[in-house]
Amino acid sequence: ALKLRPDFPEAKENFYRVANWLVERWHFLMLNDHGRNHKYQLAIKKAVEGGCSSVLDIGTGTGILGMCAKMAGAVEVYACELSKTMYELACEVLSSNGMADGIKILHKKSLDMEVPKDIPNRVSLVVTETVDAGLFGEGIIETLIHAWKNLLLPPPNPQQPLSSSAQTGRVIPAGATVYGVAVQCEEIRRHHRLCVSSIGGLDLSMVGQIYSPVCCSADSEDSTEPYTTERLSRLRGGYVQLTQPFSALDIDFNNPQELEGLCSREVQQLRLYVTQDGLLDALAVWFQLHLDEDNHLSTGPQEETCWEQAIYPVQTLFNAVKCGDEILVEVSCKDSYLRLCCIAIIRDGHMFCFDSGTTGPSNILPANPEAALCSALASLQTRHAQPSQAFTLESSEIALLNNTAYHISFRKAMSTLLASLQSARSSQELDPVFVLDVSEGFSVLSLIAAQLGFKPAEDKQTSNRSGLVKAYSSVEKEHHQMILRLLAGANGVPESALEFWLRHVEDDSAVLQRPNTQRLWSAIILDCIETCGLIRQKLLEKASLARCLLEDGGQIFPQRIVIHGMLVESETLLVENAVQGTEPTLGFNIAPFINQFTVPVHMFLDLSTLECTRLSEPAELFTLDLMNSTLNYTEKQVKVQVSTSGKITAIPFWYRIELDSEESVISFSPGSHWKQAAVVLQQPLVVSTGDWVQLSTRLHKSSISINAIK
Ligand SMILES: CCc1ccncc1CNCCCCSC[C@H]1O[C@@H](n2ccc3c(N)ncnc32)[C@H](O)[C@@H]1O
Repeated sequence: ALKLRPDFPEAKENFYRVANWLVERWHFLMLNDHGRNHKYQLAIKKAVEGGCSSVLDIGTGTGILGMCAKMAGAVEVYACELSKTMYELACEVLSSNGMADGIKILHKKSLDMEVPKDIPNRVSLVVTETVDAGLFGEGIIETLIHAWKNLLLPPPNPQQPLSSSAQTGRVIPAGATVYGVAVQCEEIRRHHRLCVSSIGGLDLSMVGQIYSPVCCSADSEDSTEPYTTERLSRLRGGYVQLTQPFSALDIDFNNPQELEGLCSREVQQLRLYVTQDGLLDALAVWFQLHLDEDNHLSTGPQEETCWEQAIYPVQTLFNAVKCGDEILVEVSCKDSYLRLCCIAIIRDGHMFCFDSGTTGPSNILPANPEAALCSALASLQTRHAQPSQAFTLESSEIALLNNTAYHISFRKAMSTLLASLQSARSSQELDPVFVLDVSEGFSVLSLIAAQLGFKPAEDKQTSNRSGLVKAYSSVEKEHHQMILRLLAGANGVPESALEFWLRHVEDDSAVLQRPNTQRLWSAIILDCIETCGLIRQKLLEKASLARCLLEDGGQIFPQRIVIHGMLVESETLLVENAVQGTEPTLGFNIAPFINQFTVPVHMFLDLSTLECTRLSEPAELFTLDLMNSTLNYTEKQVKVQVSTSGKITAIPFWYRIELDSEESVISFSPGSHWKQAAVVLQQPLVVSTGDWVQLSTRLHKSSISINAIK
């Protein structure tokens, strides 16, 4: 559609979401990483010149490694790629670089390949970079075990060192070493554990523990993924190393027996010496790929490389460590995922075991006064709930709960609304006001509203406000409802004041219906901004539907959203968005093909840690009025003055979310659970201090586009 009508907005907006899905963003990072590409080229060149005449590139992506092998003089070069989009893209790249005849490319997963059906003979070299931040997450172990069995010539036999490379097989990378370090990091903690005991006036201690699905407890059920990924060097507030980096695992990809044995290798226990007091929030893990004896690629946090690290959050409550302690870590490779798990802290010869990742230390080995104190402390924190009680919420839902400022502001705004409704009602009117929360995901806002309805009357004059509010929540998941029921009970809100609304309706707009034939809503709570920093789709449609369902004096929360933005120069946003020319890709012409999949809006950006030069002050770019649609428009021009000379490459943006005329929250603020987004300009705009730049912001179907002209 875009090729036919490039400015067709529906296609454009869908395309951006589709492009993000079809082609992973790390392709741009990888291809722009000249250091990485050059090291692979050197290793491949050395192997081919050393006699590896037939090469298979597994997971070729754009085809760059296969082309290196061809350029190095390999006689037979094959490539396979399981993604259809990447396969078709690689075909275009090969022909554009005159290698369509020299390289046979297959749209296949290597595991489905066999000799002679797919490739005529076994090859002497496999090159691949089918690795993720946790090394094994793209299946490289299974891929190589299969390759050694079916696609590669046998490995060199140490007894016959002289067997030429033409008769033996080998893999680039030759192996990998996995490293880790224990870290304290508040930003990781905020996403994986509840860090507050009350939010917006609700006491949370009743609910037991709440964790993210990322947990590596020894008895991990399959539903959890063992690690998440973060760019440690870009985490808000940074991190503190609590131990020295340690080496967790070594793997030789040229040793089929070792590969076979990896997953059955017994669990390895490491004792990490704590060198710094702090809170043990996670283990951060990275690796070195040994392409060959001389060329290594590291994904470590200290490198200026662009890769993320694997993060294994420590979910236990009792995570204070002191210099001199030792952290007991188990390393295993279960179901071909690399798993690291902190299982205990050793202090003065005593071991405090973390339970299987659900609560604080429960079975503490040899008891001693300090241990007893620790376990008392831990149980203190879970004083009410049955300690075995633990709930799982998405990390974005946990970060939202930890955003106390947002919940406090919401409580104030809701209280103001209830007071105004209360004064407007005749005293004898008894039936409650209806509040509906249609937030996506887990939300306690409905409960905050319900609790306000049961606040004991502040002063004797006003009638007891008990039962003023009847709150409805559209949370659907069973455990979400369980948490809300527990919280209602613990916060004096009778079950009758909170109802679950229209579960499992076909589309999320259908939950917007009147509470009953006689009544309308006094407040409807909408979820406007996605965690990634974009406006939620169909927001304006939902708001206009919601407005029709409000009774007089009723309100939508939030009332207004003001988009703020600023001019920045950021090389980082460029390299994460498009391949810059042919230089980084070893002179191969790849950019025009992969750049078809660039998306002008970069999301999940943490603007507080983005390396960039700010070229202007923040400016208000656009306003969305959810209460009064007549004030809305689809395009707005704003003039912004350049405060520092430079090259505008992107316009990051965020939101002031106005709950009412007094209360608002900013989506770009320290405690915020929202990330920011940025429009990346097609052509950087060179500007000088004092210049005026006109920004025209368009909002079409929740998709923001911003053009800058001098
Ligand atoms: C320093 C490396 C690094 C470190 C940390 N984070 C990222 C990186 C960068 N590498 C990311 C590659 C990750 C994706 S793998 C690349 C391409 O290969 C394809 N594939 C994967 C397996 C597979 C197979 N068995 N048979 C055929 N094709 C296969 C995928 O469809 C993808 O297009």
